Amino acid sequence: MLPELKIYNTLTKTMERIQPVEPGLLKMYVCGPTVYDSTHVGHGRAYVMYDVFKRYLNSRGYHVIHVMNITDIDDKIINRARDENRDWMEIVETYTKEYLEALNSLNVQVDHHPRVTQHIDEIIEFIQKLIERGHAYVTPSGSVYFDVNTYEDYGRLSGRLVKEAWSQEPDFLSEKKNPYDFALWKAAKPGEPFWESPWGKGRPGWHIECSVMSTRYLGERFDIHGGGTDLIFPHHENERAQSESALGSKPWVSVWMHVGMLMVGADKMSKSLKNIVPIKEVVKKWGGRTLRYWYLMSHYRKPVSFSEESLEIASEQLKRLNQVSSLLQKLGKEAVEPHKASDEDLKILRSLLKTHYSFHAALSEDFNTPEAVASLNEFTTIVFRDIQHNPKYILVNTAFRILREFDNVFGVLETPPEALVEEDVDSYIKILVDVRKELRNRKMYDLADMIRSELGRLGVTLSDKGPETTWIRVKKQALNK
Ligand SMILES: Nc1ncnc2c1ncn2[C@@H]1O[C@H](COP(=O)(O)OP(=O)(O)OP(=O)(O)O)[C@@H](O)[C@H]1O
Ligand SMILES: [Zn+2]
Repeated sequence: MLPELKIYNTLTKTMERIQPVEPGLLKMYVCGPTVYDSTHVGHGRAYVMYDVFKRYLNSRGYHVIHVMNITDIDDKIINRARDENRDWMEIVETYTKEYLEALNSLNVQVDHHPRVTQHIDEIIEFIQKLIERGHAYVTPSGSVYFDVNTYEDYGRLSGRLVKEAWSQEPDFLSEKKNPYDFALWKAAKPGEPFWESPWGKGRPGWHIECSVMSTRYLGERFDIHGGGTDLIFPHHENERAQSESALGSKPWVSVWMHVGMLMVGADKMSKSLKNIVPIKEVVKKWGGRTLRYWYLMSHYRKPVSFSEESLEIASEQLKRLNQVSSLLQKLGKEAVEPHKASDEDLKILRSLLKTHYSFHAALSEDFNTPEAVASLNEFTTIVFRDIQHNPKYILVNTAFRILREFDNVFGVLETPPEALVEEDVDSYIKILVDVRKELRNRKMYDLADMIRSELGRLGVTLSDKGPETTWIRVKKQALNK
């Protein structure tokens, strides 16, 4: 049996079991980029972490819908356009393209990328609902603000429980009821891009877009909301206040999951601080898969610093992993089918299965990728040290299957191992069943149980009657998950 899946929830500050709102389906929304400058390795950390987390959820049998927004209208974009004397749409186009290329080079796949400018009508509707429910007010200039005093749980997500800690954008203080109220709709100043609204010409504030687009694509309650820790306050605090107030769904989100910052000295890497390393530069030198692997070497919640030395280590480890993959492909063609597994074979089999289990144990407990990477390194050592010179069918095939499962989650190999063909699967199952029988005869029950779990993952159900075992395979599609 695989360990129970748990993840740290920023809201409750505890580890929580994943319990989807709709059984079997997990809905995840992650805050994406404001596209006014190059995508940097700090952003990449957040993108890769959620991608790998999604793949892990997939490997545990969940379907996942992964939505990440693109902020294509914002003060930062307007200011950049003004500074460079360019059209704001051109800025958006340039950096959206770069962002999508960065995702591609990092092997990150997102199901849907909604853009703010394509959801203005829904945003206006959402704001209207907030006004009707008494949570927002319109000012004479034509802006709309959220009235923070109307949401009693404000501050709990970020742990900022006193009003003095609720600083928002400093602009337009004079027209707000309270300094901590935040803009839902901003009246356009001369020369700024605008959309028509019931309150006059203007554009959405930053926070409202995520409430609207996540709800539109994932429903009024969903499972995971992510982004970097830099977004906990005010962005996520505000999103939560708006959504729970407008929708009345409490909790709006089950788990708030945040990725720690990639730092440069004491500062976060950030476009605004101008200390960025663009992903495209790192990819050019090291390759996207190496950068992806590098991210996985640190725990997603901890801050991390970027260094060429640590990339060198990532590159070396990944090289070995790619070598293991090619070696197993080659050994798969030559592996010898034993009539009986020797004690030595069983020892190797046990250590292989242990790496498989520890990989899952690590990822199940708050998505601990560095420990999972350690299991992967142990796996690599076993293949080179023990299987390379003893390519027994059961060992090669078990290793092959495990590596395939590892990479379905990590997505780092240049050439992922191919699936086993059906005839191979059947003979592999027969051998596992025979070996398990032999182990039970010898009263080696723990290894026999490990094999039972492996067989379970292949869709095989065993039934032991005395010394005899019969089996049926029920779910062929589970094979290479
Ligand atoms: N240094 C970083 N480390 C980890 N994640 C980050 C970092 N900077 C931003 N992110 C995350 O990347 C995603 C996109 O960030 P976004 O484009 O909003 O950053 P920004 O605040 O506009 O720009 P910047 O912070 O670079 O000035 C968000 O989920 C954000 O939390
Ligand atoms: Zn957001």
